[in-house]
Amino acid sequence: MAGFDLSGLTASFGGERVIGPLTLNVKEGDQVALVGKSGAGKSTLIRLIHQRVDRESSLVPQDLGLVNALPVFHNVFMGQLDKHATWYNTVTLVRPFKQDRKQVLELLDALRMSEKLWIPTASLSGGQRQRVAIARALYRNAPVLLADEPISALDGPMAHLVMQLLTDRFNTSVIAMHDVNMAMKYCNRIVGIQDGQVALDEPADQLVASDIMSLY
Ligand SMILES: Nc1ncnc2c1ncn2[C@@H]1O[C@H](COP(=O)(O)OP(=O)(O)OP(=O)(O)O)[C@@H](O)[C@H]1O
Repeated sequence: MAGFDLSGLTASFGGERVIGPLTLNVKEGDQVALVGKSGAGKSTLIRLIHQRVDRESSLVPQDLGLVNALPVFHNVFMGQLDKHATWYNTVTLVRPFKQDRKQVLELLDALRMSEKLWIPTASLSGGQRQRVAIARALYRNAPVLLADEPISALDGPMAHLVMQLLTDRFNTSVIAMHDVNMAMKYCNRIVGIQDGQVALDEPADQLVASDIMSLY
C-alpha cells in the first residue's frame, strides 16, 4: 500500500464532534500538508489516519513518544521493533547488532546528531528529541509518513534539512504544519482543516500563501 482512501473519519470528545465525517483520498506520490488553525483538528485527523493505516505508516506524533530512559539508538531502533523476532529485540537491548548500529548512525548523521547515539534521550534538547522521533520514522521506512508538526522545535536551517530529508525519503506523506511557507515549499498538496472538515484541498503550486491564510 502506498496511498489510502479513507471515508467516514469521525472523532468526538465529550459528545462534541471535532472531526468529520470526513473523506480523505491520498494517492501514492501525494505529499500532503495539513494546515489550519490551532484546534482545527489536524492532530486528531493524523491519529485517525494512523489507526486505519497503522503498520503501513511511519509516525511522528506531536508528543514524540520517546522512552526517555533509553539511549537515542534504542529509541530509533523502535521504529523496526515489529519487524524483528522477540529474541533479536531482546539481544539488541543489551548489545545492538553491528548492521543496526551502522544504519541508525547514518540516519543520525543525516540529522546532524551522530554524536548523541548512546546518550539517554532524557538529556537531549527539544529539537534534538524531535529529530530522534524523525530518525525513528525514517528507520521504520514505511510506505506512508504521518507527521504531526515535525519541525516545530527546530531552527530555520534544521527545519529545511528535515523537510528535505522527509520529502526525499517518503514518496507519500501527510504532515501537519503551522508554517504555511514551508508547507508550500515541501509539499505538493495542501489540505486545509477548519472545524474538523476539509475546507481546502488543492495542489500546492496552484495556491499562494494568502489562499491558505483565510483558514486562520
Ligand atoms: N483528548 C482530548 N480530549 C478532549 N478534547 C480534545 C482531545 N484532543 C483534542 N481535543 C479537541 O479536539 C479539537 C481538535 O484538536 P486537535 O489537537 O486535533 O487540533 P489541532 O488542529 O491539531 O491543533 P494544534 O494545531 O493546536 O495542534 C480541539 O477542540 C481540542 O480541544
